[in-house]
This record gives sequence, structure tokens and C-alpha cells, in this order.
Amino acid sequence: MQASDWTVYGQTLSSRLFIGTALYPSPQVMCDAIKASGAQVITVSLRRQSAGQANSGQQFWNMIEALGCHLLPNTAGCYSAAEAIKTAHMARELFETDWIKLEVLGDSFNLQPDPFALLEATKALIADGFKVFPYCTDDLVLCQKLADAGCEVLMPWGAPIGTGQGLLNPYALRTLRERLPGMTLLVDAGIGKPSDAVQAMELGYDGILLNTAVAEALEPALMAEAFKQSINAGRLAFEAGIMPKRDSAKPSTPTLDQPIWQQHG
Ligand SMILES: CC(=O)[C@@H](O)[C@H](O)COP(=O)(O)O
Repeated sequence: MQASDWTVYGQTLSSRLFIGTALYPSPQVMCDAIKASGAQVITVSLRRQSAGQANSGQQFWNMIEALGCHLLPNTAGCYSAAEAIKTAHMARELFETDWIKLEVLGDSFNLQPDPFALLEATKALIADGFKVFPYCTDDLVLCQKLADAGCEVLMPWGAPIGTGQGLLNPYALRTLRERLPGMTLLVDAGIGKPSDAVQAMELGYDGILLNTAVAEALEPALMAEAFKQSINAGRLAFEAGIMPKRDSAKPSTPTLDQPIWQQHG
């Protein structure tokens, strides 16, 4: 069974997995993994993937095009609002999309987003007609300000990019979900294994963006399939309604004086 469709900036999607295109051992392995993931949105880095090797660069773009996915260009590697804004404009021209995954980093050790520059760049890009997908920390006040600025989607980190540490702060992510009920939320970065993705989906997140865990797996296509199934399972569980944790036991086998069927309220 497939979880329900969802909408991102007016685009209806069935897959809840956004996948990156970096770090794969070869373009063919990347394509096989993306196909296995079932992702309909793939992120591409203007700065990294257009640089260097002329021929393999063209081969890369041909293969990306053939996948027929929605492209989500990103501003990976930008460390100031001005640099990110310039990169976003170049990406819009090159890829003919107003979608932009906005990364403005503030620290080179953990690649942590700079919240001040991120908000500044977000406001400028929305004023310029972009549909911004900000890669942000899990800070509630920052996320509220990004929402107020006009973002329809927020992408808080699970953990620093490429660490595979999973959800470092489930409390903060749960708080975001509860305080921003109408917002489309994806966990972006730090997902290491399918159960991390399930945890986020069970919290009520709308989707997951990941790259390293698939690209660096021994068998990327197999791992992509595992993430596809786990993200769907996590979403189905959320839609089905997860039972609350209880402090005391509650018998699941009915006794003589109890009704067999119970009304859920
Ligand atoms: C592909 C991309 O945009 C990455 O910057 C993203 O943040 C994914 O992070 P992981 O590689 O940790 O999954």
C-alpha cells in the first residue's frame, strides 16, 4: 500500500523521498539508485556538478535529464547570503525552475546553516519569485521566521550533512511538527539508515531529503529501495494513528466483564 499523495509548492507527488546526486561511484550507479528510490525530486548542485570534467559533466546531465524527475537545484557550499542569492539566480536560468534548496552555511566544521544569512537570503529570493526550500537548523524561532517570510516548505536538519547520525534532537523536531502544523516539513541531512527516516516520518514529517546514506552504501540501489520502503512505512504508520505510550500495563486479551470491541476516541 502506498501512503497518500502530497503537494509541494503546488506540485503533487507520490514519493516522499528527495534524493541527492553527489558522491556516487559512477553516474550509472547514481541513476540505478535514483530509480530504485522512486524519488520524483532530485537535488543538483550547480557549483559542484558543473565544475571540472567536461565530458563526464555532460554525461551526468544527460542521465539526470533522462530520469524525468523534478530538479531541485541547491546552493551547496555558499557561505553568505549574497553568494547564495547569486547562485540561486544562476540555477534558475540554467535549470528553468524557480525551486531552490537554499543552503547558507555558517560553519565549516559541521556545515551548520547560518540562520541570519539564511533568513536574509530567503526574504530576497522570495521577493524575486523563488520557491524556497531552506536547509535550516531545528530552531523553532528561526523556522517561524522562515514561515513568516513566505516559505511553504522547511527542511530542518536531522544531523550535520554526511554524518549519518540520525535525528540528534527528536524533541526539537517534534516541537516543530507540533508548532507548525500546516507547514510542509522535510528532514534534510544526517539520515544514516532507514530507521532514522522512519522515526522522522512517524513524527509526522512530510518527507526526507538524503544523499550520503544511499550514495556511500555498498549497494546504493539496494539501500535506495530500503529507504523507499521505510519512508512509506513510516508515513503509513503516521496516517494510521500511532498508539500513545502508556506508563502502566493495559491487558490486550479481553476478560469476561470487558467488551471485545472498543470504540476509539
Ligand atoms: C544532497 C544535499 O542537498 C545534501 O546537502 C543534503 O543535505 C543531504 O545530506 P546527507 O548527505 O547527510 O543525507
